[in-house]
Amino acid sequence: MPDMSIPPVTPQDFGAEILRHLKHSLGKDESHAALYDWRMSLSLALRDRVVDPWFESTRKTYEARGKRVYYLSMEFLIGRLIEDVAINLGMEEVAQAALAELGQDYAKIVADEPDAALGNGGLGRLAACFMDSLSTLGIPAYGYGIRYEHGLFEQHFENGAQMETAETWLAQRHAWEFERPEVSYPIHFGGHVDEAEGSPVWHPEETVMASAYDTPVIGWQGRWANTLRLWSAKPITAFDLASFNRGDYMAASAPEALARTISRVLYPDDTTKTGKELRLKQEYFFTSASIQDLLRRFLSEGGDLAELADHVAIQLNDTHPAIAGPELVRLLMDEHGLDVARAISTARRCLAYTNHTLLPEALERWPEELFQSILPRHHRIIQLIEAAHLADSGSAVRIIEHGEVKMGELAFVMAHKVNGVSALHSDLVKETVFADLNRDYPGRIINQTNGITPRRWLYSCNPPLRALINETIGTAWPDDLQQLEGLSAHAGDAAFLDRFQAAKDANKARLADWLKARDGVVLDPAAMFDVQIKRIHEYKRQLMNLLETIALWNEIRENPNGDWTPRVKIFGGKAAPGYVVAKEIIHLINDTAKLINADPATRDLLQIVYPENYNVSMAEILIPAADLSEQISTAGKEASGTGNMKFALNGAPTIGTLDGANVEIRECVGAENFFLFGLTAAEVTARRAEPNYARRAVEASPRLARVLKQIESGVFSPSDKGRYSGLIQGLLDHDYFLVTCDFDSYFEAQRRVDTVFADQAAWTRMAALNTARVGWFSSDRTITGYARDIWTASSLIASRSS
Ligand SMILES: CCc1ccc([C@H](C)CC(=O)N[C@@H]2O[C@H](CO)[C@@H](O)[C@H](O)[C@H]2O)cc1
Repeated sequence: MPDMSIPPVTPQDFGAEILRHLKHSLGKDESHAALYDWRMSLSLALRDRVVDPWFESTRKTYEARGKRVYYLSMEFLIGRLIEDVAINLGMEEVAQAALAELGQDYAKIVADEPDAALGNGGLGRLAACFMDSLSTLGIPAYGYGIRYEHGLFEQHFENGAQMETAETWLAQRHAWEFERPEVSYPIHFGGHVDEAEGSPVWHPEETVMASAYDTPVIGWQGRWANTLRLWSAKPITAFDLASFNRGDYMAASAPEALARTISRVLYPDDTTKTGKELRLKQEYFFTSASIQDLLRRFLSEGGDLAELADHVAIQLNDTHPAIAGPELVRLLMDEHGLDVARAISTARRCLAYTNHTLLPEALERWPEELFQSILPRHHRIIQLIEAAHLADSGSAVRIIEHGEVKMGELAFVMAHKVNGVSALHSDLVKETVFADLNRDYPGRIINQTNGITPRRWLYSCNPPLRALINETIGTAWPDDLQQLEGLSAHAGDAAFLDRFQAAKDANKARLADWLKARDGVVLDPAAMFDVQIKRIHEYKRQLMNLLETIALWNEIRENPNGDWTPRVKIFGGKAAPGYVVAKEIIHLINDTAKLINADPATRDLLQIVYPENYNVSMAEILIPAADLSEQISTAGKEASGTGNMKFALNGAPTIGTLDGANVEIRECVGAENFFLFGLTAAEVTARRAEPNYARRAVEASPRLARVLKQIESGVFSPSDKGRYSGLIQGLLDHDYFLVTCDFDSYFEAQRRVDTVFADQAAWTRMAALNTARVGWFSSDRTITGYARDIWTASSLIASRSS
């Protein structure tokens, strides 16, 4: 085991610490303790062991007077924390043993923790993985975000249709945070700007307080801990006593209710800008609090604003915090007296922006009127920024245009570096959304291919594979993931492959038990677990996966004695509540599952499973159990993907297109260990230009035509025959994501999968080579890239030669 800066503790001693919290923090004795009490006591006992390295890291950072990284994100999709903290402290076994001695089941307690679901999908989870890597690498950093009272909605199905209910992670105490009432800042909205006396004065109409809650983020081996600071909205005046005394109770609590609205709930859209005023207020709320906080810290350490960029690196996680540019310029000008040019250049040297999507509907553009009414001073400052940009660069690209404030252009102009999240995506960013700005600011756009933390996404979620890897190549791989390459040498060794397959089978059995217990669903662990888990979106093409499934069903029924590979199609994912087509796709998957799973002729060969409420914790059970990873987006649409990395790391080969990071995964694992299909991004553009490409594709594929007919005619919705006619017509009229054009290629690729899967040794070898060759996709490598190419920040963990 690695050398721990954390003093080792015996299970007995740690058990005593848990009991101390049960008694003194929960006020319970063992005989009356509920699962919640044990979970709280365990969490607090683990948290106690994070505080010293946390203080130590803060002290070292202060003394080093070096650079801090500030990661601004509207989303942090954290999931559960007990396992994560126990593993990073090297205390998983100790905790398990301590609880066992107290007659408690560690796994049961871990499963009782609600997910911190403060994010929608890829962008939010990436932020959480990055926080783990920043701490593991010992890079001084703060994550800044919003402490939503309600995270991403709970999904449940009623007759196969998605229903949403409010998520309630804070219904119980959140053990990992420290409230910081003393750290709070006024956040202003609306009103007007008085330009009379030379320097403009903003007279806001509304003000709320942003109050901090800190969660320590401990890294691998407990060597370093950074802070995740989440802001909660509080009223200036909590309670309007006068209204209360007048008996107007609503008015009395209005200030509280109004203020809290700002941090009340996460917007559940992950690709479509809402344009809602509250969303803009949320974005400004947390960004302003964060900028005020980092400036106060810098100045309190005696910093000179001229050197701000030598001590502060601010990373914008997409355009959601893009107001950070104008806000920093506002404070540097209006509160610290810098002239506009120096304020802009100082700010730009601090700021960098990551783009996570090319989808036009996801690029934030605020109606200028709305923007000006909420942020009148910032509107003025953006005009100044635009003027300087046009003058200095000779560019013709406007930030404010056609009555809209374009947040992508604003973030680009105010950043010294802009990056995409995979090699293909970064090229497409240069060639499409920012082609003009790329010409005007050559070299500003770079690539930083995404990554995932191997602590959560292998070490923690896959104990059987972890054990095999430890025995095969030693235990240093969790923070040096490219050591996994050492496994390749064993990929021809039958004994190793048997153990590798045994690990996979153990995870498949665990999933089968979990699904049986939770949903009463019985899985055949010998079947291929074919998994597509991600947000529901047309570009991710869950529909194409389902069409292939129905085509397979048809083929099996026509040839029941064929040597079919038994398959379980597992879907997981939420649709944004307002995304009608995505919700129709969910309904169709569930309707199809109902019919096919009940078909006596095929049910031993084909099953469709769609567990409700996919989230981070469910991914940690599904991914280790997967045989096949579905990464089938229309080429050019998935900026990177990160699920693709998690599956490959856990020994699940990919069936996929040349899209996002699939391209780099295929390069790493070898084309022979990847099931490629479909049009390339360039071919997609070309095909889209052809007339009736969808109808012609269907005419050319009787297999597809039949499936579409079945759906359209109500085979899967006998009680509502026309339920999907609109969906199918839409596909024939404007199949924007080329489901029809890639269908045959996808179907053939799936048959290639069948063939290889039937040869167990060949399949397991392919699976093992995937695990061995994706070490590069560690978020430690990604963060090292950001630190080298964007932040020029360095680790403060002396021993590490990062
Ligand atoms: C304004 C509404 C909104 C909210 C979130 C977003 C995100 C950018 C969507 C997102 O999560 N993008 C995903 O980011 C991942 C991390 O980089 C990538 O791996 C995924 O490919 C990308 O879809 C766009 C628009």
